[in-house]
Amino acid sequence: MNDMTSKIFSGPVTFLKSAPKLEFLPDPIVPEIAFAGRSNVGKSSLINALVNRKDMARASNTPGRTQELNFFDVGTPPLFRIVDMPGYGYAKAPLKTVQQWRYLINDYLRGRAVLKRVFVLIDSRHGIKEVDHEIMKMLDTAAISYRIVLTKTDKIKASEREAVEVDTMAKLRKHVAAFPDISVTSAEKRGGIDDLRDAVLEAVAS
Ligand SMILES: Nc1nc2c(ncn2[C@@H]2O[C@H](COP(=O)(O)OP(=O)(O)OP(=O)(O)O)[C@@H](O)[C@H]2O)c(=O)[nH]1
Ligand SMILES: [Mg+2]
Repeated sequence: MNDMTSKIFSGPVTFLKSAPKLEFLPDPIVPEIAFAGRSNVGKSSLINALVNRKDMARASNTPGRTQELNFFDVGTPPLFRIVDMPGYGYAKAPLKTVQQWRYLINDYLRGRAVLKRVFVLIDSRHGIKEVDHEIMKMLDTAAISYRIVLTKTDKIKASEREAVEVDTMAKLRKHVAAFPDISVTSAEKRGGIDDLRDAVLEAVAS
């Protein structure tokens, strides 16, 4: 990580707004980087680690914590925005709610001209599941660039981590819009956060 990167991420980061529906999206005036993934995968926690704030994005043990699109401005005036998304594929929420989240997520992802890249988070204990595969296919079809990020690597052994890295790399080669590299992270232990910051800035500049 260079000086520029640390300067940007240790500078001002402010919550802009929550959008429960598409009509509440902020004006598309700066690049956006979205964090997507299954419910409870660690999206909000990783955003907090990224910007080095404890409770910037609301994280919780209860799956389905993030229910809206939350926008965070990085820099004043903002250089770019980070978007914390509701989780997809949370089976315990009412079906209607899950469908509403899915529409919101898909409509945002497909229709946002300023969206530079989606960071698709995958729990390193589980690897890519069917529901992840579905969203990856959707992103491929819509030609939206995305990067796979393994989360919670503090919860597995180094050997398991290597195995899931190899497996994930093999799977993403079949996806046209997937960035040909993955990020390996632990929000808890701050593992891979510096590299993730570089990856975010690389996406912003792309
Ligand atoms: N051990 C460990 N736990 C983590 C890590 N990241 C997140 N968690 C925990 O996983 C749970 C879910 O984290 P969140 O950040 O709320 O997950 P989310 O993807 O935003 O969840 P939703 O908003 O419900 O979709 C919380 O209890 C976190 O403390 C990590 O790197 N390591
Ligand atoms: Mg969340």
